[in-house]
Amino acid sequence: MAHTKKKIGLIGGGQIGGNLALLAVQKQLGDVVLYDIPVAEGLVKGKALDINQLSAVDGYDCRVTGSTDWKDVAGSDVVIITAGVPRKPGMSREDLLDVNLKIMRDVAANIKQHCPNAFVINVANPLDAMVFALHKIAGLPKNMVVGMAGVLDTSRFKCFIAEALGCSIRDVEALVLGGHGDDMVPLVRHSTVGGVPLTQLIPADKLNAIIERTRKGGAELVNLYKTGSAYFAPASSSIAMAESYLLDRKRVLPAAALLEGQYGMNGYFFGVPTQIGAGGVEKIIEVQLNDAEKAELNKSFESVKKTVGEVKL
Ligand SMILES: NC(=O)C1=CN([C@@H]2O[C@H](COP(=O)(O)OP(=O)(O)OC[C@H]3O[C@@H](n4cnc5c(N)ncnc54)[C@H](O)[C@@H]3O)[C@@H](O)[C@H]2O)C=CC1
Ligand SMILES: O=C([O-])CC(=O)C(=O)O
Repeated sequence: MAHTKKKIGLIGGGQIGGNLALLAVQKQLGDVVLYDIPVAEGLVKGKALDINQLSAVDGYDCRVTGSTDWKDVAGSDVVIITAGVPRKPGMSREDLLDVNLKIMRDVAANIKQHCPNAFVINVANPLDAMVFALHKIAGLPKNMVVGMAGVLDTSRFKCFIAEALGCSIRDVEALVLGGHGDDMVPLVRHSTVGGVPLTQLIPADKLNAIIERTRKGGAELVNLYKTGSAYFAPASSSIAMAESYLLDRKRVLPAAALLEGQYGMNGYFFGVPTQIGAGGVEKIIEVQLNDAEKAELNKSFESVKKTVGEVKL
């Protein structure tokens, strides 16, 4: 019988990679190949076996294969890259550039060779620069390469809003634009709770504290964990993007997409609202911004440009 299940290649079998494999199976998105370098063979084979045994308990028919051979990843419909070092307390994401770029060169070249038709989601940091490098090296069409950050940053923003109001998170609608750094732009004016403008519900000083906490959301986790960074919420956020592609949901999700004139920006991957469906990034949506919001977004863009300027391919 023909193999009709989707195939999901997870590059990096660490903290996020393992959680991605679990979520992909639990959501029955397809069969998973959890790939890592040879020193981590036991890790990916172990995680695969462990998750497959959980599948038996819960009756999931998707399978995980742990592998150190790119041939097993070949032909994946979706590839999610978490291959890369996480930061430790006191480090910025940009401090990871050199070490993670070295890893990305290897990963992107293998994607070019083995998965030229995949929808590829990069998670490794520094996010916006790494997805830029991925696109350049792998030579994939622009609609098939994207970076995950906006879903996570927006999810943090929503979480803090719901906590402040003591309301259901289901009714919080919010958006964070820009690069995945401390000057990302949580858009207060565009956020609502049950249709009510956020600015009407939370006083300005409290809102500013929420914005600040959102911007430093990654570092807050790094300081708690001490040996690495967040992994549960980043895994869920990446799976939301993969699912929208695989099931052609056409969800509107913020993601680092290649800008070609939108927001007056050109040639860089940057966090904006995208529509993700069977065509990959099918649309980039331009939010109407006032002068202050534009200035904040430009500041974030300058930071991304600076880091990308240090990318030597
Ligand atoms: N975009 C975002 O919002 C977020 C990004 N991150 C980033 O994601 C990355 C991964 O984080 P974790 O999973 O916590 O790290 P981790 O250290 O637990 O896992 C990384 C894995 O990558 C593997 N790896 C190294 N070189 C490789 C190669 N050439 N090919 C395949 N695999 C390779 C390592 O062996 C390791 O198992 C980090 O760079 C981190 O900064 C983390 C959280 C959120
Ligand atoms: O902060 C980090 O290093 C990991 C990350 O990108 C996040 O959790 O947002």
